[in-house]
Amino acid sequence: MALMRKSNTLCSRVLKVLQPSSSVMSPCGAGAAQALSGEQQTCGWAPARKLHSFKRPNLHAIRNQLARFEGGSVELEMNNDNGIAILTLNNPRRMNSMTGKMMVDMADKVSELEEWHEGKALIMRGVDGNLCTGGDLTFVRKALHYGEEMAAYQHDTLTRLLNLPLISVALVQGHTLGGGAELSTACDFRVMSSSAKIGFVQIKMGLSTAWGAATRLTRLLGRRKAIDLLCSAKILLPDAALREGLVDYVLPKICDDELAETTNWLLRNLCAYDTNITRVVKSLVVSAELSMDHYQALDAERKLFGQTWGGPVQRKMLDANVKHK
Ligand SMILES: CC[C@H](C(=O)O)C(=O)SCCNC(=O)CCNC(=O)[C@H](O)C(C)(C)COP(=O)(O)OP(=O)(O)OC[C@H]1O[C@@H](n2cnc3c(N)ncnc32)[C@H](O)[C@@H]1OP(=O)(O)O
Repeated sequence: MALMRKSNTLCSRVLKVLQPSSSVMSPCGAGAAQALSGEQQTCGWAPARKLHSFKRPNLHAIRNQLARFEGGSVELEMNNDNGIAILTLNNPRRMNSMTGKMMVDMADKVSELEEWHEGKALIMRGVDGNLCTGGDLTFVRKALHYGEEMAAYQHDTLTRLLNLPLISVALVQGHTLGGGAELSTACDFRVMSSSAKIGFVQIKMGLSTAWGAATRLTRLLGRRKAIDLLCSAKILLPDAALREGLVDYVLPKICDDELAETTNWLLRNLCAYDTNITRVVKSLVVSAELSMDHYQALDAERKLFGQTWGGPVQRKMLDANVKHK
């Protein structure tokens, strides 16, 4: 017990230290200025990392390593008619938890979306009415030596996802836990099924956040709520998630097709106007909000996460086969 208390203290201290300095509003990036001038009217976007000359780490070796952890897939459908893409996590036997191979799939699909100039929105969801229950624990147990590298890879993918010139929505269904809850924070909005649950349970697993949620939640909800959600491991039902501001819309209790209803919500509220202008507006917000301290905060989150990954408490909780009911 003393060991658990000591390591849980470490996790709480790690989560607290991740509060970023007040984010300095960065000047409008070159890409956004060009988009305004109309030079890029067709595309209206420059990769956000280029706006701030952020150099991507060399992820090739990590990609090859992660691809070896097989299981599941991530699929992408891009609809040029309504401009909405659907990114689907497909690992139903394991409630769409993510294997290494699925992380590589997701990175490749985000790269495809970066080159999709006809789109204006993206919905991320899981098959069989479940978004994602975090890291696939079979993968996790085999990758205990590989935490910081896996985190670096996911940080790159999810930051690129968040920065896409597409209005992004996570469809929160079923059990959305741990890394699954983190995935949802890499979208602009979260739409939640009336029967879903969402919780950042990492600290219960002896971990801090692996996929960037401490950095994103602090910006999304502020310091106090970020610490509350990350250090309590509370699992929120829809009303509480809406009240906390973690989700933006709760679907009707009677809903035959939650994906169709989410699509309609998007089209009614955020995608009612010209595609290119919608892309430019999203790019301007990315350019205004994103600054080097975002990347530095992610860097700190990855390094601190690496101190918890493979630690005694995580190993103990994996052996205990904890269920987050
Ligand atoms: C890197 C990110 C970070 C990390 O992994 O370190 C995290 O994401 S921490 C959080 C990791 N996720 C979990 O700890 C979830 C564990 N699973 C559960 O708590 C339960 O399965 C629950 C509450 C999601 C659903 O419970 P329920 O009783 O409704 O169903 P089952 O438990 O029988 O689950 C059905 C089936 O799915 C398998 N499953 C569920 N989640 C995972 C997962 N994350 N990895 C692998 N497999 C998962 C579960 O084992 C069952 O399969 P079966 O073959 O019948 O055992």
